[in-house]
Amino acid sequence: MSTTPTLELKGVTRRFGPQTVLDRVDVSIPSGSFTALLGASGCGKSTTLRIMAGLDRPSEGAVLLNGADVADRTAHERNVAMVFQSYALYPHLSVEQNIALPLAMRHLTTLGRMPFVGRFAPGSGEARAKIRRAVGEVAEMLGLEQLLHRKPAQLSGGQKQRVALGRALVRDPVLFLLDEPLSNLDARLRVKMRSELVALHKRTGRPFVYVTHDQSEAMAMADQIVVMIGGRVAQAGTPQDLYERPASREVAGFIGTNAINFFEPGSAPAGLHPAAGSAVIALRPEHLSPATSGTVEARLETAEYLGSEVVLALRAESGAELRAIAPGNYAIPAPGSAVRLGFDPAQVHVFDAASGQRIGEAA
Ligand SMILES: Nc1ncnc2c1ncn2[C@@H]1O[C@H](COP(=O)(O)OP(=O)(O)OP(=O)(O)O)[C@@H](O)[C@H]1O
Repeated sequence: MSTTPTLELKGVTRRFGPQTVLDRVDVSIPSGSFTALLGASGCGKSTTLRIMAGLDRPSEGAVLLNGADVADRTAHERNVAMVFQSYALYPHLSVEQNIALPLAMRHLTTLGRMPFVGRFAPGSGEARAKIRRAVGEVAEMLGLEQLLHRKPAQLSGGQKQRVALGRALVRDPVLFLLDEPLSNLDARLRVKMRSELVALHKRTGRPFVYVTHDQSEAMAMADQIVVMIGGRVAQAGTPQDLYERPASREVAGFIGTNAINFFEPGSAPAGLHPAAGSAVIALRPEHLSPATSGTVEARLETAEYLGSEVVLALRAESGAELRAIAPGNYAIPAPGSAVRLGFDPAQVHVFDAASGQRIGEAA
């Protein structure tokens, strides 16, 4: 396998007037990887993606595609495909024509692209057959064979998104860039499309860069997550790296389904960590649970029974609020009861109170 990453951003800064939207962003997209660009609204994800695509240019810094500087190459010349949340399908064209469009633009003359006259245009017969074959392959890959003659208005959201993907796939691009492609779909379909996209990524073997503000989507799909905060890369790593060793307090707060417990200096329950007097301590609710021999004591305030687990909201003697998770069969005591909680010291995170950066290893 080649060691040259498919795409690299090196020290990319983008300013719009006085506003610095990207600040010295370094991102490396390994060949064959599935990278999620994850961050809150306005952190610069779409701008990063547009710069990767060649739809926007950095104010400073370099964009390398397979090792070559592509600053002056257009999106078309880079042969990268971009898929947007809005699908961007042509309503008057059929599914087949929508998917075929990038190839038709590339291979046919203007005359050859015209629906009726095109049949008689010189030299277009072979090109047409080639396009039809390529569209057929893509349609099969995406399960669209039965829908090729429909217009976009006759499709569901998930089907439209598949057509938009088909149009990207048919070009056989070197890189796929996807900007929140599932955000217009309902929750169930989104989860289904997640696994379809992962399967598609495996089949193509091409790198995917996927923009999302949904950490669970990034965790479920990506092998590399780049967390962006305020126009900077806060951390890049595997989902496991980010979950187990968040580089900063902000990343710790962003990653994980259950909001992590933070304890400001001096407010952590007794016994949690020796540095708790001067540092910020963090512990995920799923790493804190009722145990008869537990060393943390707190009073139960509320309990949410969710079937497979019970989410407990408690208050420690220090005054700190904390959340813990008990198994679904936990016998929930009355509110106000004292509860002993156990934790694994290896799961405790320590952050510098001033900078928010991670300090050392977990105790
Ligand atoms: N063409 C532009 N001119 C001026 N400011 C812009 C332009 N494009 C983006 N911005 C600003 O840059 C910042 C980052 O925008 P960007 O769209 O990259 O963020 P994002 O993380 O993708 O957000 P969202 O998730 O809401 O799409 C925002 O503050 C936005 O207002």
